[in-house]
Amino acid sequence: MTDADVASSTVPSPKTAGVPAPALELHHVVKSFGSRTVLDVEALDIRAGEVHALLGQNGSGKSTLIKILSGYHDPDPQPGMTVRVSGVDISPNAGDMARRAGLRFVHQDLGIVPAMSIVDNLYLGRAYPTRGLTVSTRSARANAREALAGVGLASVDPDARLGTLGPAERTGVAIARALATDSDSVPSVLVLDEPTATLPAPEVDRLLGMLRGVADAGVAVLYITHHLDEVFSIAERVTVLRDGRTVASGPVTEFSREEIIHHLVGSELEELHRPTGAAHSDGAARDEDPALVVEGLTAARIHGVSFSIAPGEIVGFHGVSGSGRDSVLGAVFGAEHRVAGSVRTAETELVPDRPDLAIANGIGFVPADRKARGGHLDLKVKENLTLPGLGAFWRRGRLDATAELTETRTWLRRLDVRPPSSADLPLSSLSGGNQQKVVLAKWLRKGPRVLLLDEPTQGVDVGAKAAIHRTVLDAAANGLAVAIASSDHEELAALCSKVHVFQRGRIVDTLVADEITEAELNRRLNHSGHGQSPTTERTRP
Ligand SMILES: Nc1ncnc2c1ncn2[C@@H]1O[C@H](COP(=O)(O)OP(=O)(O)OP(=O)(O)O)[C@@H](O)[C@H]1O
Repeated sequence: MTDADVASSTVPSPKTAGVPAPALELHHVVKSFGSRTVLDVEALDIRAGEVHALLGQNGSGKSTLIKILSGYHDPDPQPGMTVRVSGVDISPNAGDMARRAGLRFVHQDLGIVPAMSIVDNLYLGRAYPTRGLTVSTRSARANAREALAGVGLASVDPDARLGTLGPAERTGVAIARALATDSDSVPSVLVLDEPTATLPAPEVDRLLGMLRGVADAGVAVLYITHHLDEVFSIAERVTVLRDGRTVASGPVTEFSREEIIHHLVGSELEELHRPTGAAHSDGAARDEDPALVVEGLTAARIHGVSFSIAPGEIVGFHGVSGSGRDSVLGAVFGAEHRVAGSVRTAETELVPDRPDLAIANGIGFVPADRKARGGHLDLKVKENLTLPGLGAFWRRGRLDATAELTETRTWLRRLDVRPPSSADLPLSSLSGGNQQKVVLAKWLRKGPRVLLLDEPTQGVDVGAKAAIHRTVLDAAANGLAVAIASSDHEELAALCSKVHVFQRGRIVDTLVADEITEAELNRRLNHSGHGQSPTTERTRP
């Protein structure tokens, strides 16, 4: 097939061309790592103009499928293996053929460069517009503004450094870039790998609205998510992967929520329905000196914030992206520069900007940006878990490898990390959700007195999320003071006895006990004065 064949097959007017071929068609796509087959999709088709949700537990093969489509992984050679875009067979591993055919991606790792400007990020890998022989920065900026407006970021300055944006806004930039039309191709299939992982409800609604518009214009949208409410709100069809195979596929209207959960987790359904615990009761909070006292904390996006957490208390932080909710824990820990204010544990006043001293004083921090700051991807899973407290395994000058492995396996089981025998694998070989569980286990194992969790269950599947919630509740019942910044209202409502509401870098309100409901948390965001459109109440699985 020539380049011209590919280019001519990419003009997307699938809704106007009679009965169109599926925009994306897969047959017999298989992928193994070593002797382990992690993906074996017999058939899957994504139609033009539909949003097709792809669901599956952590490690079920969703990202592997996407990585094959984008040419990152080669599929196993297989008789009958087909990847067809708009009726044209492509070799997924043949250079940029997939892109020219109209396949576009927004990966979990957004592939953006925080140190560069937003406009430069939007033009990463593409030529800048020119006027005569010179680059037209004016046109580039105008295009960037238009692209940003298309994802609801009209107020963002294209010349700002991308690193100054919060996670949600960065995702918006990645989506805007994916939707860019090139001279030789226009998007016909947009693949999104968990784009809403850290977005609060109003931003999720905005994003879903935008994706609806993209699909209505004739583009096929393949949408990976762990959030069932998003599936029912936007998708026409759904496919569920389990252990790399399709276990259910069809119109969303043919499934109830319970049926989808059953396809996802099968025999673990009972476990899921266990109540997540003692939220709102404040029962575990101890009548002791606070484990953490923060006074007048000022940092980037944080102005004069004060709060305290008692041993056994779980305190939530709520707000839109950029409100301070997503910066406060990094500033407490010392990962972000502290401009003013104090942070004290029960014993010590912490020196600003010294995460090492925060750790030495019993504070743990699970950042939202786990790839950049959470774990060591090149190290083994067991090393990630045990390195912070390796001393426990030294016996008479030698490392007791058996004890290290036994403890590692205990934690992998406790947090439902898959595969459970992954202790000696590099962290990078685990799926995104499973990496998150390892990072969390690392800190829980270390036994901190204060644990700061920024989006602790982002990218984590329904079953594992319940396991993480139970583990956090158990740790709090044993005296751990926990701070959770989360865009997931169901999570805050399930875990917290107190929730601080952030707006423009300040705590503007605090909800306690029975005031903490998903409906009330949604209501607070809608009234936070950021001009967001009203949102529907949403429940995350
Ligand atoms: N480079 C690799 N080497 C070895 N195994 C890998 C590699 N990449 C992925 N795997 C394994 O393939 C399986 C599928 O992983 P994948 O990332 O596709 O899951 P996923 O469904 O996207 O999970 P999540 O919801 O956590 O993102 C997992 O068991 C994972 O450990």
